[in-house]
Amino acid sequence: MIVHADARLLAEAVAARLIVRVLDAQAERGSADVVLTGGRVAAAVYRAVLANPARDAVDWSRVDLWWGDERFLPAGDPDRNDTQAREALLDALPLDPARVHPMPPSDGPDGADPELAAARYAAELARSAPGSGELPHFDVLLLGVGEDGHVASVFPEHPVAYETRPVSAVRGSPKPPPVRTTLTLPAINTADEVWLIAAGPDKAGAVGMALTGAGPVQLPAAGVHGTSRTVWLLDRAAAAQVPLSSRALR
Ligand SMILES: O=C(O)[C@H](O)[C@@H](O)[C@H](O)[C@H](O)COP(=O)(O)O
Repeated sequence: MIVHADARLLAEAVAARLIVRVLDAQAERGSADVVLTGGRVAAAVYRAVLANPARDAVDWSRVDLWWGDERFLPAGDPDRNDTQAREALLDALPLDPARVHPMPPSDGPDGADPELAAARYAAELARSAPGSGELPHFDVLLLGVGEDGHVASVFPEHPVAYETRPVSAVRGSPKPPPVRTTLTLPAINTADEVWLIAAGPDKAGAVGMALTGAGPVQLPAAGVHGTSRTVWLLDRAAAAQVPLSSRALR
């Protein structure tokens, strides 16, 4: 767990770390697969990547971008996670459009059926999977953390927290909008590195519980981990309820 003094420094440091992670993945594998998230902290990270001159060291045409979850709204809706990422960063990068993989919108080929949209995204993921696998090799998967301990659109005590397919529709989300699509906990947990990013005092309770033994259905943030690394990236306010003993171990 890494604690920064405030939310601005957190965003800057995560942006720098993300640029280096993409460079390392490209050096190892020739390309990089990054899973993006939504929310305010993520948007601040995306803006900080844009402002960081080291971003030009990355060959952005060899980066695949995926999303951990999406608000099931029409394409271009300002509340969609992909719209926010495009505005904050992606529109300014020389990406290969074929490697940008947003979750389907509610006015897409399947219309307003989130189950079909989830199945379509699962098929797109499988097309990029090695061998007969279901998912690409995710080098790094970013997650914001909700005040209630949700990650992506996996909400506490919601049926989606038990889902075993890689992608799920979500109905009745406690956070608006009510209909979403999301990677599930088992899919998230295939990533090489999972980074949980949280800022502000409203997150302190969820972060403290996640790091001190909460269960994954009660608190989905407690149920995610990377196959190589799980990194909690926090500002001081979000880390305030993590006991010192747990900090040293993470
Ligand atoms: O679709 C969403 O609503 C987001 O993906 C959500 O999961 C977000 O990441 C967290 O709620 C943290 O958001 P903040 O950083 O804005 O608190």
